[in-house]
Order: sequence, then C-alpha cells, then structure tokens
Amino acid sequence: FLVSRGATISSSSHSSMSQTTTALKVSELHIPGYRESKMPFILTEEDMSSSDGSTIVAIQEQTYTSQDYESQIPYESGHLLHKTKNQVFSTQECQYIVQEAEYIADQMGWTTNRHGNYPTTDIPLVELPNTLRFLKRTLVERVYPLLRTQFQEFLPPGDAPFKLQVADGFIVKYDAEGGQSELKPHRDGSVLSFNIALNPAHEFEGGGTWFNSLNDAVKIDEGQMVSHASGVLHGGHAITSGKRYILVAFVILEGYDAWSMRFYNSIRDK
Ligand SMILES: O=C(O)CCC(=O)C(=O)O
Ligand SMILES: [Fe+2]
Repeated sequence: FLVSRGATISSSSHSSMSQTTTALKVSELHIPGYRESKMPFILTEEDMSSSDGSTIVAIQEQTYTSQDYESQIPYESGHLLHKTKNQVFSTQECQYIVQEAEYIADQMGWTTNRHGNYPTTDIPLVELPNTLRFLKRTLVERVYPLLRTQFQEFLPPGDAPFKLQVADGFIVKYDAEGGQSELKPHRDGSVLSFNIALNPAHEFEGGGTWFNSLNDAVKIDEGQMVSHASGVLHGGHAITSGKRYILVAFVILEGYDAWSMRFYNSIRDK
C-alpha cells in the first residue's frame, strides 16, 4: 500500500513504508504512488454520461460560507480543523455506503493485515464501485468547494490553478467488540484530510476524531464531516461500545508539491 498515514510518534499506518519514514511526505512529487492512486477518484466524461451514453449530467457545485461549519485550532489567520453543522452525506447515502462496505467485506474481508502496532480495520474505496461512483461526483459538488472555503486562508491565492484531489481513501470500521476500537495519534501523508461519519453517533460510545492540541475528541453525527490539515497530530478516539464507521480520505494539491511540503512542515507542531 501507499504512504497515507504515518508519523514519527505513532506507528499506526495504512502503509509499511511510513513505518521507517520520519519526515512524512505529502505531495505527488514525493509520493509517486499518488499519481496512480488518485486516478479512481477523478470524475471523467464517461462518469457523467447516462446509461445510453448520450446525456451529460450537469455538475452543480455547492457554495458554502463560514455559517456551515465550526472551526478550531487557530493558526495564522485561519483554522486547521473544521466540522460541518449539517450533513454532507444524507442519512440514506451513509446507509448505502455502509451496506456496500459490509457487502464487499463479506467477500474479501476487512483489511487488517497492514503493518504497525495499531493496524486499521478498513476497506479501500477503490473496492466499492457504487460508493466510488457516488463519491467522485460528490467530491466535485460538495467536498472540494467546502474544503476550499474552510481552508481559504492557507490555500494558494484564488486565481492560482491549484486543484484539490483525493489521492487515497478508505472506509474505516471501529468495533468495540473486536478488531479495531481506536487509532493512535498520527499524521496523514497528505495536505488535507477529512472523515465523514457513516452511522449515527448514538450507535457507539466514545469515538470521534482525537486531536492532541485540543486534548479532546471532535464528535460528529451521521453524514457530518470533520476536516483538518493532515499534519496535525490526530487519531481515532477509542469507542467503548458499538460500532463506528467513517469514510476517510487524503487530499493533495495537484501541481503544488513544494507548497504542500512547506505548508505541512509549517504546521507540524500543531
Ligand atoms: O477515526 C478518526 O476519526 C480518524 C481516522 C484517521 O485519522 C485516519 O484514518 O487516518
Ligand atoms: Fe488520520
């Protein structure tokens, strides 16, 4: 697997490579594997045509304001962590994704055989064709516009041709009863990271995304999104009962490799 999670502090990772890496890399230039792993997340003309191949379905980019989310971890003139007030995925969309993840996992199993002391129980999004088709479109319509608004203070200036691009993603399953119940603090190998809750918060106790600099976990309900600079130290807070499903994705900035490394290193103490 590719470098996606890893850190000097934690050995938790989707990758064996990052175990030995001290300075985490976050750009396509430095992680050539991202050039391939991003491809399944790019919306193509083909995706946009209907079954008879004729109609191009219009893409409707949502607009967001600071009213749509709450922000924490101030840094310079912005914040490094945000959580949405409303759902980014509807309840029905969340249920559909969990259903597909469990259906595919029944056949191929949840991936638990990765390296590290705290291997994650997850399934790569590339294994979930329906979720992937939904996500490709949703990234363009909802997630990228939201991230652009949330991180506008940091991202290269408006007319710069930067492109946010998911380079890797997973459904992570926490289960208090077996398998994985937490993910130790780590940094992700990307510029921005987000996770979307896929089941209702009342279905588990504990949980949420842990942030060392807050000394607290940020909790969201089904369909809501937590987004943060990938380099801030964070983890999956332990659940003590039930199951918690999230969709996790790692976002890079296409064509801004040097900028990405600079940004990443500038917030490493956060
Ligand atoms: O469980 C969470 O909220 C965090 C997950 C995470 O950090 C990751 O999968 O890299
Ligand atoms: Fe992470």
